[in-house]
Amino acid sequence: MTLEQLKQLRNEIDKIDNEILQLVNKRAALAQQIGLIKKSNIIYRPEREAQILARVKQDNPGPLDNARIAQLFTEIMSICRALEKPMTVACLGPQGTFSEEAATRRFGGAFTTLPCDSIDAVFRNVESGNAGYGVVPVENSTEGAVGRTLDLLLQTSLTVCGEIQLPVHQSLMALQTDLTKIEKIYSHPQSFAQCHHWLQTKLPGISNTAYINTSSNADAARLAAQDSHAAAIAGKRAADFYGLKICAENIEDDSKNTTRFLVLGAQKVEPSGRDKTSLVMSTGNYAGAIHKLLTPFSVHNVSMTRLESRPSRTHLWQYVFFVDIEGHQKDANVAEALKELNEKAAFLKILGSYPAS
Ligand SMILES: O=C(O)C(=O)C[C@]1(C(=O)O)C=C[C@@H](O)C=C1
Repeated sequence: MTLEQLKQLRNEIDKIDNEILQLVNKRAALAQQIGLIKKSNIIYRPEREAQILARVKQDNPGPLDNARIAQLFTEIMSICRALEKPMTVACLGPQGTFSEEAATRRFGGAFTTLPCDSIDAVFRNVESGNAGYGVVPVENSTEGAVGRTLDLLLQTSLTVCGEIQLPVHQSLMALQTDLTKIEKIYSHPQSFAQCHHWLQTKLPGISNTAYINTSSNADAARLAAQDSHAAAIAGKRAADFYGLKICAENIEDDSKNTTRFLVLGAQKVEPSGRDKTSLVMSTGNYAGAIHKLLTPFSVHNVSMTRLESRPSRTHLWQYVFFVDIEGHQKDANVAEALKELNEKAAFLKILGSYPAS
């Protein structure tokens, strides 16, 4: 390529950048007007954002792939949303947690994080209005359900307004990279469990008592940054935040390790066209009880994507069942199934309908 060609191509990019600049601002001004029309305080409309992302992915001519296009438009909507009204999202802190990464994936970069030291605190901060939304882990592909989140969902007045699936890659990080110098490892119990095999084979010399549980893996990184004989298992983001070096990456036992997060809020989300509904229910202790609860779904052709039992915490050996189904509670077949379920279940709480991720 000649210098002349390079100059010409850059001139074209400059022209396009100017057009993008005008168009992005034009879009932002329109969003600002929408913000003024919205009577309620609720600016974030998950169903509308999901529809926009689905449309741009469908119309995407390339060469940018759909994941990149979704990332770009998530960011554009994020800044437009922030112009309408700034947003605060509560999630497990300190900075650098997978929860924060999940929040960024959904909301883009234009929001303020409210870092919380527990899942309970995330719920409390959204319930009290300190944060507009919260992001909590609900299940992991290796380790299963996050029990505390399920227990709190049972009690909360909040609704589920979204789900985020985040591939979770764990790294071992420390102030230095010599594994023989490591005497203790900090991490969240779920992260230890996800890396069990790697730890047993690569660091067999570390005694059980040298595995120290922390409330989040970012907190593990923070602690490891204070001790040259300590390491942490956490996401790479945490290493950047706390100035740690990566000793080994992708140490999770399953390379497809994924955590599903829920977005909590105080609003009912309208149908997007591709939704899920989460609910929790209970039944009496008699033969065929669960079968009876599940029949309305098959009768009305509603697919169930998840069924999880959890101790009821009110009576010994009694359980509640967390169910995710395909469709929105306003969809005719889902509405019919839920109506019948309501007549059959001893207890039924709809946690929310939201766009499927
Ligand atoms: O359509 C709206 O309701 C808007 O406020 C605009 C917009 C957008 O940028 O497209 C921004 C925030 C909402 O969550 C949804 C979409």
